[in-house]
Amino acid sequence: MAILLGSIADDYTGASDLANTLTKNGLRTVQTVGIPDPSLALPDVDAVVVSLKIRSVPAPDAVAAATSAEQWLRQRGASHVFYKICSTFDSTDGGNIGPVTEALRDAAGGGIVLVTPAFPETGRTVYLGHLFVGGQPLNESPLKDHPLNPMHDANLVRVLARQSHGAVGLIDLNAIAAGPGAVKARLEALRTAGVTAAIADAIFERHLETLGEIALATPVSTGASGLGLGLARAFVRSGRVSSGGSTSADVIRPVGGLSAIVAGSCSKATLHQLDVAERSMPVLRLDPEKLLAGADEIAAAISWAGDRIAAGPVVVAASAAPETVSRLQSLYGREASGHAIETATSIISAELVARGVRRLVVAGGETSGAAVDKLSIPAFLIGPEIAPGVPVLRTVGNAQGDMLLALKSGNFGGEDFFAAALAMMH
Ligand SMILES: Nc1ncnc2c1ncn2[C@@H]1O[C@H](COP(=O)(O)OP(=O)(O)O)[C@@H](O)[C@H]1O
Ligand SMILES: O=C(O)[C@@H](O)C(=O)COP(=O)(O)O
Repeated sequence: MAILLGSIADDYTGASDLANTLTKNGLRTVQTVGIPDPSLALPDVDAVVVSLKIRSVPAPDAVAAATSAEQWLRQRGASHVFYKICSTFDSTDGGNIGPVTEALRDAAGGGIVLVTPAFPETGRTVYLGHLFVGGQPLNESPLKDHPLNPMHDANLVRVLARQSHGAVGLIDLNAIAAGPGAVKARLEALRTAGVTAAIADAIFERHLETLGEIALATPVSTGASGLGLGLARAFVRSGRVSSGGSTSADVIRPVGGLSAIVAGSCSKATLHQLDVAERSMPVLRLDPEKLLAGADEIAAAISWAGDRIAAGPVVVAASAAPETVSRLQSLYGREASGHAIETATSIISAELVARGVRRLVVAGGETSGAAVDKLSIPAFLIGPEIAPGVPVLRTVGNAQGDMLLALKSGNFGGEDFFAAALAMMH
């Protein structure tokens, strides 16, 4: 299997978001969970998205995992390696976007890396290096309250510089609107001045097409699904992409079994989606304090679900509003609370699968990573889109048999996302 585009995603929902974008824009794509075991039979594809859970781990660990994935992708023919980060630039000042981008750059022999989290389809735009989420600057958006990486600065040149050794520059909208020649010239001028990463403005998809074309002529780029769209379209225009492969209909062939939803995202969007789901299905709100105090909250949740699940889908949620999250974190610490709750939701997911769930929706990036790891799912094929950034996934090589999953980024999906997802999974 020789691939064209190699991608490394810093979390699993982000990986499925990118895989969805690449598929929609003409690349046959598979999403692997980590570097796949050599014995795993993967389909013939143009792009592989390696899902890693490295958004919130120490930088040296993130760099080690990403560089191993890069080597694996290059050995399989990838001429460009794309580091998929969150469209809201989720990271801390000690975080990993800078270190991983620099490590991938070094592995590719230096140069300058184009970076943009713009994803206009979901309202993420970048202007003069400032990230907007819908109509709000990043630091005024709900991301200011993220449980693991609250975002307090919308100026991405500054944010990335704080995480980087090298200098960070800006390719502004004037250059991008002037077309590929102007972007190339600006990138070259920054490179000559010693800049090693450049945040690129982008508001409309046509800007990402321009950026994709320029990025493709370099070995590495960093961004969200918007730049993925640009890269995919540039590959298709280059005439190097084959056609055919599995169709959406193949991917969502019915798997039967029971269905469930597990949520650990505390985003405003997920909290509202849970309120809406409560009108049509049983929802169990876990008590995170009991979970952390080591009480039998997990066993109680499994028993609650076991009593109801034969009659229809159930929802188990740890998700809570920012005030409740802050209170828990002040008692147990930010990382310890997040990790303990991820462990709990992953155990609950696995127990539900052991009881016959074959259609599973997980809300939250870290939450999804923990659940998919616990289930030991090796890879996914990409099915139709439920909402922008969230496709139906079909497992590949799964020990429990074929399952359909949806891994929802906390911020994505309309208010009826959960019912809409289950309606596409049979
Ligand atoms: N009630 C809660 N209090 C504190 N942290 C929580 C609570 N519920 C979930 N979490 C943690 O918050 C984090 C949410 O991150 P994630 O799953 O990536 O969601 P998102 O996609 O919204 O970023 C996870 O680490 C999860 O375990
Ligand atoms: O780019 C995005 O916004 C998503 O693909 C993504 O990475 C979301 O992360 P989570 O909100 O942590 O799921």
